[in-house]
Amino acid sequence: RNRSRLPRPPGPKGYPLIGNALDIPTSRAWETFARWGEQWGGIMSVNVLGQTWVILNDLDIAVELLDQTGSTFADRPELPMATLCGWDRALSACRYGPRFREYRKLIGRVIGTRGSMKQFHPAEEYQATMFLKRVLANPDRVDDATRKTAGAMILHITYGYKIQEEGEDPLVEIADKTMAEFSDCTTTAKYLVDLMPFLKHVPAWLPGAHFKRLAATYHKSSDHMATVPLNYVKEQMAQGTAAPSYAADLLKEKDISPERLQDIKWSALSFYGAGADTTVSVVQSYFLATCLYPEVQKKAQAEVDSVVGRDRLPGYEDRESLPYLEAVCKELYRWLPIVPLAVPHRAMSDQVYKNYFLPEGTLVFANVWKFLHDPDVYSDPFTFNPDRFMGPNPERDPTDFVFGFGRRVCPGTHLADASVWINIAKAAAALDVSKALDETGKPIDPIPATTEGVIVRPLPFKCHVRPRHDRVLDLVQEAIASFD
Ligand code: HEM
Repeated sequence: RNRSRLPRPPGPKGYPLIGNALDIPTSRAWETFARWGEQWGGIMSVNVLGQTWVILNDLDIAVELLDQTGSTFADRPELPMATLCGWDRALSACRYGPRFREYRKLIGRVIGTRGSMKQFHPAEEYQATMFLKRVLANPDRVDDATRKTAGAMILHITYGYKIQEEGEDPLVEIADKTMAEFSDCTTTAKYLVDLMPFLKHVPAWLPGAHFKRLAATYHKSSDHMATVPLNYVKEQMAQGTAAPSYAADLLKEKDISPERLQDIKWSALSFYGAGADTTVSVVQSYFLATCLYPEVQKKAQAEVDSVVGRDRLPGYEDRESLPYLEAVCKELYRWLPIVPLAVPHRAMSDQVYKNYFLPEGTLVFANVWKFLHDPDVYSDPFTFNPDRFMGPNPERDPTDFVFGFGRRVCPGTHLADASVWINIAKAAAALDVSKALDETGKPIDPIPATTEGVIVRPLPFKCHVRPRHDRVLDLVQEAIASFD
């Protein structure tokens, strides 16, 4: 009782009952939160319909509160509609507990280190080369090629599945539909049941219980999306033709219990939602950055030429010899952060931090966008400048925290790192990117801004892409042929 008399972290005054609900911005919340931070400090709070939201605008506090407190802040918010749709079985929405720990153990075992990712390098190399092929076949649709490649890469690594190039791939179709449903059922306050969780108990036939009927449909889709690719892996394994993959690796175990099978199935499904949408954003940011900062592209290309030459495309074996390219990747993570507020963590129990009371259920938002644009840490933070990570005194490495915090830190960090690097390396070697021209021949300046949401991507922009030299198309064809 004494603890609960302590104040909450400071923040703007709210209204009775609804608290600060009307103050929460519906767009670019991270910028508003950063401004609030200037007034209220590195740790502040607001009250949203009775729930405490803590906003962290100071990286050191985020590390102390989320990285160094074990499971205390490792829960996720309750999502009644998503739970009705079966999405609590996916890792990102899964509450902290035995199932969560099991998923993390399984994922950690297969893709938990840079070393363990090596078994997937051939798949990554193949998909990054296919990316070039897709871009070169349709240089006006870089966004389509990046999206297709990110999905293809995740399906390849998770299930050893190679998507079909012509027309719509049946698995990608299922995945895209299911992910759209996931986005729908996790949209904040779209469904009344999220504001009044007791509604989840009303029978589906009741007038007004449309959300229950919709949830039943979505539940079937999520089951389908989890089951279809896993069955594909099982069939491939039975025929002895399974490619290395996350699921195949785990299905090799003997005497798999039904519970373990569920864990494999749902941990695998978690890859698509969290993995396909994220890497695509970083790769799109590369095309945006190279349009706006041609000198960066030139420098990266000069480095690749000096190390790799023009008779082959770069591969992982070149990575250590390409420090500027490494800096470009770090700057991509920093410049347009793709998960600007990370994903909220929920306090498992009442806590006291720096003499502030944080009740059980508090949601903690780490303002990663602010950490990455802090002028005290990053000079001229809105400029794309990979050189900030070069030399004897580099600025802070964003990959230390863009993947989140504590027990919830992104389990796909090494997969993301491998995917982003190989795509950027091959793009730098093979493509010249420049601003698109309008009808009068004037270059169009793309705007370095992002969409809204938990995971964001650059706003659509046009760019001009062409092969860097006349051997590029042959190199791409030869590389693809070598995978067959
Ligand atoms: C550039 C790429 C990526 C970035 C920046 C990124 C970032 C993040 C962040 C910030 C979180 C939330 C961490 C937290 O709550 O503290 C997260 C969670 C997650 N990420 Fe990633 N991610 C990326 C790629 C991937 C990939 C390729 C996968 C595929 C396996 C993946 C799988 C996940 C999963 C399953 C979660 C939920 C973890 C949990 O709730 O315990 N991510 N990611």
